[in-house]
Amino acid sequence: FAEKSRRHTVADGERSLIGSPSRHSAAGGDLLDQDAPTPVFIYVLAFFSALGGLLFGYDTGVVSGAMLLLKKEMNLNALWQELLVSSTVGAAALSALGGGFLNGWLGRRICILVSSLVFSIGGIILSIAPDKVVLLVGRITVGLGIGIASMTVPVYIAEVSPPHLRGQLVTINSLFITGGQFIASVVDGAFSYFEPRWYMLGLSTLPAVLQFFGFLFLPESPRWLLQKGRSQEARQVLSQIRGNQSIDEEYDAIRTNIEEEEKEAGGGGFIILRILGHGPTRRALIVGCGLQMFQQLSGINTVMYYSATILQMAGVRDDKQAIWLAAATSATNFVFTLVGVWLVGETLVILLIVSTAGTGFSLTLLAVGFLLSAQNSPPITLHPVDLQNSTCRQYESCEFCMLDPNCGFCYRENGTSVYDSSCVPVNQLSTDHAAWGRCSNQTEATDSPIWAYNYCPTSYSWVVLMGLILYLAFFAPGMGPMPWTVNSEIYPLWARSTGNACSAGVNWIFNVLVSLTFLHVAEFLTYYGAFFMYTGLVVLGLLFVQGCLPETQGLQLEDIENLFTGQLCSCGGSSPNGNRHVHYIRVKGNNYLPSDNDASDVE
Ligand SMILES: O[C@H]1[C@H](O)[C@@H](O)[C@H](O)[C@@H](O)[C@H]1O
Repeated sequence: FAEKSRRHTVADGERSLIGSPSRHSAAGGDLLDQDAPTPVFIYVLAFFSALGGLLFGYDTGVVSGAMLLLKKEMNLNALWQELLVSSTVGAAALSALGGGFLNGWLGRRICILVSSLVFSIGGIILSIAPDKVVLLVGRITVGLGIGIASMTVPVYIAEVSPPHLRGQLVTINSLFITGGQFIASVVDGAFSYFEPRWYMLGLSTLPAVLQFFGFLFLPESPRWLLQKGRSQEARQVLSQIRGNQSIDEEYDAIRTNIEEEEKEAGGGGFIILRILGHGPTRRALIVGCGLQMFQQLSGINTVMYYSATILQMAGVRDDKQAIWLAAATSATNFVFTLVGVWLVGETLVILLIVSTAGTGFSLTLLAVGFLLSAQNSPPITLHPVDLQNSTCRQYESCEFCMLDPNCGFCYRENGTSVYDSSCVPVNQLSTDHAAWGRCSNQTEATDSPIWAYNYCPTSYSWVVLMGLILYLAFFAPGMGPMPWTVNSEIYPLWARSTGNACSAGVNWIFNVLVSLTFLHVAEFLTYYGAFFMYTGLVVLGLLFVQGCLPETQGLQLEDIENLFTGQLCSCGGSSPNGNRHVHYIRVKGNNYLPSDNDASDVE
């Protein structure tokens, strides 16, 4: 029955809607003819919307490489570096939360226009910034743009896409995010040869302007228009984006659903309070926010941000070389997101489970690599007289020296063995040198000692490197894009803006929390402790996905809310044979789980 099921529309309000397992089995089959060619216009819409993802990726990605160069040029101390990095993410958290209201009030299209305008202004400020204060203003401005884009774009794409392409098209936004991060890392590499370097921060103006002008000509989401009672426009847009296909049934289904939803959830009042008071939507919100939280708790942005350090541990000493290798890291993230776009059409839940389990395994490997390095950390053999009486004198091995942000490890090496090693204070103006002594004035001469800040020489770097690559290969197709994709589709229309605002806000808040605390966590727990901790958090994430996430692939947006009518976190248990696809039939607003017996009644 499940395999043969087709969505069947009866009359005004009286419908049978049956979700089916994969894109091959025609969810929405009668509403839209899947065999008809998909109009190119949908791809144009997805492309211009996903430029928002590109800007999100570029602006969050460019800063780590830029900082390596800018800190020298503008004499930035640690506080300023932290401010310039996290102000963008902090501003994104605020504007994502506020974006929910704008999204519901002004519509998706206006919000995308606003975000591209804000991005353009931010980009111009960054390009002409004469000093660090103006740079900070620019970084906050682009952050405001990122927040709105991050919650609006997936919703817009989901609302204009035909059901069988929705997962893939929304995931393209995530592909653009990792693509933006990759372009940023290449730009970082290229700009390390040019001056002045802060232009690289302003380059994002180009796609922002392109998106702004593109969206002047692109339509509003038909679902939002219908919700606002602008039915004529909604009909027009729907026929524009569906090409030659008949839109009557899809139009009716959306309209009836909006009416039913409004009746069920009751109108008026603050939407967030209505969400919290309405069981299925509250459960969807918990699932959406949970996925976003676990995405960030898996430490993706520490891996991205500290990949240069990890690569240094693997033996790369040159700044420029580290920047280029960090580009290879973000290329891995990008390429494997492409795998996600390809696989999302199959089954989202299994993709997410395999991705989360693999991410956990890779984190364990990273932790073991760091543990082996720590256990074999080179001892400190020289204890030069320290006139400043710094904390660095007390350490007996490189491991503890490197975990103290005030100290670095100065050593010589012979093949793989380390000798003449000392732990000395770092130069507060540039972490590239020691404050005094042999490593304070580094020359490129072969016999000059080596200065290691934030890392230790180790022969287990290959374990760490393997962990890093495996981490990205597992994270990028599932845990990276899916929280965004799932959130774009699990809320009923009246709660969609607010639901996405909350979950995007949770993503950004945990992003700030994890990346700002990483070095402190490492100081208390050591690197391997920190990565074991992330492993533990990912295991919790795995239990959450396994227990709470229902399959949404191929369902009409209007049906997905039905998946949350049961108890939270019983979804996994409802399918003992491992088939997690829940098939609902809606008849006059009631939901039934069909069995073989009642299928014939409905058909
Ligand atoms: O989905 C994205 C993506 O995976 C990025 O690589 C990451 O930096 C973001 O924080 C995340 O939200």
